[in-house]
Amino acid sequence: MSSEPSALLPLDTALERLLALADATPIIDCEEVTLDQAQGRVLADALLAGLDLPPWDNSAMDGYALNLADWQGEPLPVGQRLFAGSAPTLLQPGSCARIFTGAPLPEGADCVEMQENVEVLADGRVRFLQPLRTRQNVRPKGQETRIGDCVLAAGSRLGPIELGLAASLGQASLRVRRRPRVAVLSTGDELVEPGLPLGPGQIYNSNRRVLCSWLQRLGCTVVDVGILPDDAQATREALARLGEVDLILSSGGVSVGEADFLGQVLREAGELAFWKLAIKPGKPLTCGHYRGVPVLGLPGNPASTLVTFALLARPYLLRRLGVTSVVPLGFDVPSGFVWSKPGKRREYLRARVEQGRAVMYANQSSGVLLSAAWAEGLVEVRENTTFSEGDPVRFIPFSEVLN
Ligand SMILES: Nc1nc2c(c(=O)[nH]1)N[C@H]1C(S)=C(S)[C@@H](COP(=O)(O)OP(=O)(O)OC[C@H]3O[C@@H](n4cnc5c(N)ncnc54)[C@H](O)[C@@H]3O)O[C@H]1N2
Ligand code: MOO
Repeated sequence: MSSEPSALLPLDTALERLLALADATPIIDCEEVTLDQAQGRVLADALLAGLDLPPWDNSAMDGYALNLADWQGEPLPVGQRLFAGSAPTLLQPGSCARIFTGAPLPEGADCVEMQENVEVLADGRVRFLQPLRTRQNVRPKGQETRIGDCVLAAGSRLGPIELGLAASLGQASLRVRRRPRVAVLSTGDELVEPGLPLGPGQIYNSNRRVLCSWLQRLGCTVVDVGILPDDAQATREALARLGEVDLILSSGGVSVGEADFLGQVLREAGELAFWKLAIKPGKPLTCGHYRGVPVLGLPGNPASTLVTFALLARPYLLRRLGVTSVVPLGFDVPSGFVWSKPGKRREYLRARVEQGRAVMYANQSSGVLLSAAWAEGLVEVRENTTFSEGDPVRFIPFSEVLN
């Protein structure tokens, strides 16, 4: 496979291909879960409002409800007191109702005045001090939803807001896509798990932690395979033990190294394509299947693992669950640095925003995970571009992808 710059695959093309693969292998099984179990899950069917919200006209203020149409400007006696949760009775002609925020408007009332704008006379009658408008301070029935409205599309990711909305409609449980089962493999004989002593030439396995934690946040069930030894037979056996998984996600061993036992074993029982992406970090990526199970192989450098997971593996997984909008949002901020050397690969700099300007971590080596811990997101530097300080650059906050 050529590694000529012209052969580099643009990120957008790689993403399109991955999303097409995801669309072809959706995870469609569903389960019903209570709202407290639904955090981070993907809604299986559109949620239709079973209620008008609010179910009745109600007051937006603590104050007094009256019938403006019949009122001549005179002080009004208070006929009833209505709290949120009260059941109102008909507003008697020539009276007003004491009403509190959220209480249903009594039939016959068409206006609420806030208590700050009235004077309560010694005999208990209420004098209205300001001009009034029909329907002022009234929250109309159905202003938020009408019965049958689609409030959440199928494929919505369920976060606090979506779950709150479902609760406001009286929904105790929701049908969601089942959790994807993702096998996480780390490759490389140099890797050691934290807690164990390091031998010569060894480093601690950080990608496993990054990927397992991230996948859990994404609502996946992680099948943590740990470190695969650099040995074909042991790798074969580890893969054969996997059981039912929806994705095999590995890190490391995807470049041109010679110790690519995982690749060898995957190829024996499947297919594997090597992609060279026009992004930095994260150039090498493998994509294929093992006995029909999709495989994504991320590059092993920690910042490369992070960037390829954020921009490719995460959208791919979400799309398999039916999420339509999978590309992280970014926004433009003035750059706090100069970019004078146009690159052939789109760069994702670990950066943060300080005093309204994007600043990057000084060491952008793909081996430095600390760059990402220091950063609050990624500055996207497009291919073949340069910019000066103050020019707008695209900033993708980590909060957009770390969920
Ligand atoms: N001759 C070439 N060499 C390399 C190329 C190339 O095009 N030609 N590409 C470079 C780029 S870019 C990247 S990215 C890496 C990708 O390498 P691999 O995915 O094969 O990863 P490894 O060689 O296994 O590891 C790279 C680096 O990352 C460390 N690593 C791996 N796994 C972990 C882990 N789980 N936790 C922490 N650190 C890990 C590993 O020790 C290496 O330092 O290849 C370049 N080389
Ligand atoms: O893609 Mo590599 O990730 O540039 O180090």
